[in-house]
Amino acid sequence: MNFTDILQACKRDYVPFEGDARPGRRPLSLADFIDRAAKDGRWPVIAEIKPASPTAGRLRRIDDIEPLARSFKENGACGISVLTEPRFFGGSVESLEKARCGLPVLRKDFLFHPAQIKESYALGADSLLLISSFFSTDSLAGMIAGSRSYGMEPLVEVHSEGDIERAESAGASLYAVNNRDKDTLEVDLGRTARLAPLIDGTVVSASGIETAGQLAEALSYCDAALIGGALMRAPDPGEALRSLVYGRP
Ligand SMILES: O=P(O)(O)OC[C@@H](O)[C@@H](O)c1c[nH]c2ccccc12
Repeated sequence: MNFTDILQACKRDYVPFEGDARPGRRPLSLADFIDRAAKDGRWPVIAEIKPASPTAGRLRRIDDIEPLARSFKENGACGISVLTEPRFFGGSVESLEKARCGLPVLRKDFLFHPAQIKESYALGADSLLLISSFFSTDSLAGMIAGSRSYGMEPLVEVHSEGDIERAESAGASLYAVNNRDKDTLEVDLGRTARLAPLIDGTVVSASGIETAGQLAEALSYCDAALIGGALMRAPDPGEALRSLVYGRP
């Protein structure tokens, strides 16, 4: 099981969205909330709601998204990432709306189709993940422009120097360096140290960050960190977030 397998499964299961985009909502800017956190002395952390993952299996039984999102807000998160992929991550698209609590909500999924941009907006997302290696430069540029036409700045995920080049040519401005290898699913936090300095834009380090020390290390190269598993496994996710956001190792 790797990113290619998951993408294939998502393509197989894809059902075109037929709902209404309900224009009028102005998405919140993740980059602005990252800046704001840094300015008032919080470590900028995007807290992720992820019931399961292919590597960990079931992480947490989440009966109610709303109080979890609220506790992430109260405990200093600068954004909420919500897994919407159902089969491998136990997510649901309905979770996006439930996670809205005044922080930008990022749709985390294996998106590939231009129609999924309007769908993400309609479902309440403020931003959406685009995995650079899934696209050609032209199709990525189209996905980025499409997202911006709804006021959403996409988070473009990179795993390699080639991904960075493609993302830059496509006009990305908000990046995630994923520390998890998309073929082996193994985590290497050294990837952030290698790739983040090559990127011109706002950079988020994603995956495998568990401790205050690892967070501080990631933030010495990046503007923000995205943390899922460590929060989902904690007895009290809000408390675990708080000690990362306000703790200084
Ligand atoms: O749970 P972790 O190791 O803190 O990782 C969070 C996040 O980086 C991870 O969920 C993720 C990063 N990129 C993705 C793409 C699709 C699904 C999930 C992801």
